[in-house]
Amino acid sequence: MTAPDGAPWDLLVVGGGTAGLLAARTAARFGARVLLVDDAQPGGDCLWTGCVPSKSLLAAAEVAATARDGARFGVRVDGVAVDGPAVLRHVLAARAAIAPHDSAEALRADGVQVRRGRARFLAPGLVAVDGPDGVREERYHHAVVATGADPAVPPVPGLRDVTPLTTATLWSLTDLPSSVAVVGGGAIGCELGQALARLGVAVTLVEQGDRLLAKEDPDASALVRAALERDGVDVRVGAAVERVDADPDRAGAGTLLLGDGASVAVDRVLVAVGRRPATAGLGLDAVGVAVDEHGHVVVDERLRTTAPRVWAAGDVTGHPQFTHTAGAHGSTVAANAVLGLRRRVDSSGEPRVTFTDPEVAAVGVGTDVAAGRGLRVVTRRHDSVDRAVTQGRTEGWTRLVVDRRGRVVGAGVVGPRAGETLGELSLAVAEGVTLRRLAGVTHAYPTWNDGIWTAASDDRFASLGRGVVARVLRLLVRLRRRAASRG
Ligand SMILES: Cc1cc2nc3c(=O)[nH]c(=O)nc-3n(C[C@H](O)[C@H](O)[C@H](O)COP(=O)(O)OP(=O)(O)OC[C@H]3O[C@@H](n4cnc5c(N)ncnc54)[C@H](O)[C@@H]3O)c2cc1C
Ligand SMILES: NC(=O)c1ccc[n+]([C@@H]2O[C@H](COP(=O)([O-])OP(=O)(O)OC[C@H]3O[C@@H](n4cnc5c(N)ncnc54)[C@H](O)[C@@H]3O)[C@@H](O)[C@H]2O)c1
Repeated sequence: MTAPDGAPWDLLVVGGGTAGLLAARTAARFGARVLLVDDAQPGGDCLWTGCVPSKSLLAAAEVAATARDGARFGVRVDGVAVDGPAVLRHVLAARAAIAPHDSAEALRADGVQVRRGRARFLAPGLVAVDGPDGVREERYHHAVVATGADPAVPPVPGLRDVTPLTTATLWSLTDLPSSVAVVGGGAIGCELGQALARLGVAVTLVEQGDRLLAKEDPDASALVRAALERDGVDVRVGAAVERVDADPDRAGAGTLLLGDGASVAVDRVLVAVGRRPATAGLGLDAVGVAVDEHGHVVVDERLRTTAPRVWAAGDVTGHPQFTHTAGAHGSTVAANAVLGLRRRVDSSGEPRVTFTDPEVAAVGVGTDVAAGRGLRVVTRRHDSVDRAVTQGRTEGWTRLVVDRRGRVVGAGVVGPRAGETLGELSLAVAEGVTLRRLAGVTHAYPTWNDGIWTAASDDRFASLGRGVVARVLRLLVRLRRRAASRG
């Protein structure tokens, strides 16, 4: 396949995940001739193995947990039964409902040509695509490497003998296992560990570090750990898996031997210890695209690789592995490659949400690293946020990181719907909105976002009782009193 007049493609995109889809669609919208190559159905990790199935599973788990928790509100639900195959069908149905938007047909309607196959760079300007119809060569003016990342499997002796599940294979199960050891207490381990436990699976979560969600505020880690334990997850932090002994009679089952001498026997092992950039067999050497010591494609702030006219976007770069980051990369790369713009990406302080219950949401400067940087942290505990009280969910908090000029430069929220609350805070951080301005905006009552307003307005209120402001206010009051008493 070549561009209609036999010329090279303006943009050849390798990988049809979020980064590739956004790059291809944006470039086509600009009027470029675009070919997207993917070795599977377009949609990538987010649609097929990541966000969509995991959030669908979490939704089912939340329903089960809410039903069990009803008695606290005077609503008793007897005999909550989880139908594992039906839960997994719900997950697949959600995926199927979203898939058409990312399909080859939808892409063609948007002006993007699509080829199924594995792409390999042969020389500058030339890619081989190994697809169902054999190997075909494609020429390009600009190319984007958007091949994403794959689950890492640690080299633990015996682990491969139990054919561990990863997020690439979990969704092919037709029923829920009765017990699972989740290895890794990051975003995936915590989200899926909690979901499976709420759905009745006996979950042991093994994290080698000293806390869950190591990238988040330690106070958030503690709340998530407590929540997982309430849901029945057996959390083992500071515990490395030394060896796995496969059960000879049950495929997939085995016993994990931990560094502290403990052993855990389970039906299945789910590995969630991070994701490795997918660059094997891409032929990056042939065009001079360098990768770093972790295998990430090296990019500059404009997403240029070390090779002329080759760009990279999304999880394959060393940037945070989020769908919204991949999407932002995709549109940036399209503008830079096709239009010659000089747009930059900055992933520091990218908004992020871990969809455990409670959710953990953060943006900008970390609430745990602000101290000592001339910043201060304003905290509103949710036991004094009315919405949290009415919902019986007062364990969380809202924190705002404020610089010397009163601007909000970071924020964190832990609680139900924290991800939704983050929208306002992301805008505040991006636009340098001050605490005073936030306090001056009327927030509907009683919403979770009211936590932001009460944090900001309490802080403003406290400042009224200090220093020059306090003296001026007292003077004004005295003057008004005098004026009033004179009639
Ligand atoms: C369980 C889980 C839950 C997640 N939840 C969230 C969440 O809630 N929010 C969030 O923001 N992020 C979440 N993520 C992360 C998110 O899914 C990724 O950051 C995002 O999908 C990355 O997009 P990408 O386009 O860079 O790569 P991918 O989506 O991985 O796309 C890469 C594509 O390239 C194709 N490909 C690879 N090599 C070749 C080749 N040689 N030739 C042709 N095609 C190739 C692949 O088949 C794939 O389609 C989650 C991830 C997981 C695993
Ligand atoms: N809600 C979201 O946005 C969301 C959800 C899921 C995944 N993701 C993305 O996917 C990426 C990958 O997620 P992840 O959870 O696999 O990785 P992660 O890097 O977030 O966490 C991996 C955890 O595994 C631990 N670990 C590593 N090796 C181990 C071992 N041998 N034994 C025990 N523990 C071990 C690490 O200490 C770490 O805490 C995330 O970084 C995130 O960007 C995002």
